[in-house]
Amino acid sequence: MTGQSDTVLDVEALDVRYGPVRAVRGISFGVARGGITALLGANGAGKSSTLMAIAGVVPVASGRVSLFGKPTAKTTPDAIVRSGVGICPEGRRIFASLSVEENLIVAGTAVATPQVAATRREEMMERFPILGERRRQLAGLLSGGEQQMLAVARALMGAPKLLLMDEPSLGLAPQMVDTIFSIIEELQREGISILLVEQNAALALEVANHAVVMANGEIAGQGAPADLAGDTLLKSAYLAA
Ligand SMILES: Nc1ncnc2c1ncn2[C@@H]1O[C@H](COP(=O)(O)OP(=O)(O)OP(=O)(O)O)[C@@H](O)[C@H]1O
Repeated sequence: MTGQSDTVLDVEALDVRYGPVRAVRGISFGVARGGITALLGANGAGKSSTLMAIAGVVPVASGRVSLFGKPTAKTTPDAIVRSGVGICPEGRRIFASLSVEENLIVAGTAVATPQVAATRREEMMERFPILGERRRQLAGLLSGGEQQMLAVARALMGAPKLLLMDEPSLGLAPQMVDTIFSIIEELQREGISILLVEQNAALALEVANHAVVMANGEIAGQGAPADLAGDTLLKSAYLAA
């Protein structure tokens, strides 16, 4: 496969284990170039483990992950980020005791020259004006939604081609959830491919062009969002929203 392939991410027969726990069991799916794949399922289904294995943070026990047509075996998490992957982890994981700007400075050091990083920081302040207004405020004082924007801005500092987002709407007020989903759609329009782990299945199915439903570490179903949304059995069993 080459960089011209139709998919930016291919997961094949992936297994993730924590000691004796087989958290992910032989799952296969992909993210199309320029597409949004939604990864859905109940708590504990294995979504975060899948995302973290793709990011190189937890080991792949068996199977294969390929990014931009290349297998990632033995690739370190920072090399995966530098290859064009942005990560918005569950719980945002921003540095609460640093300012908004300092969070972006830290994020930029690993992925860009100082000059490019400074330009991108200013782009982020323009894209998310609230971050511009609060650039010198401690990130820990931002609202949940603003912290999520900062987490997205941080992930964008490396100008990623693929964004891995883990539950970006978790714990946010409804209006802020809409804002975050608008941002997701905007990023896709700009050509960024997205793997979106979400507990808000209804919203995720609206923005995705492919959806994967996980249950007990396996894939319970995958396909076009409209087909999954219409699958009452799958919906009632695995998608609470
Ligand atoms: N570090 C760990 N050590 C042992 N078991 C783990 C670890 N992390 C996750 N697990 C287990 O692996 C399984 C899958 O968890 P995972 O967090 O991937 O699911 P999830 O679908 O993302 O759920 P959530 O929405 O709650 O994050 C669960 O049974 C969980 O208890």
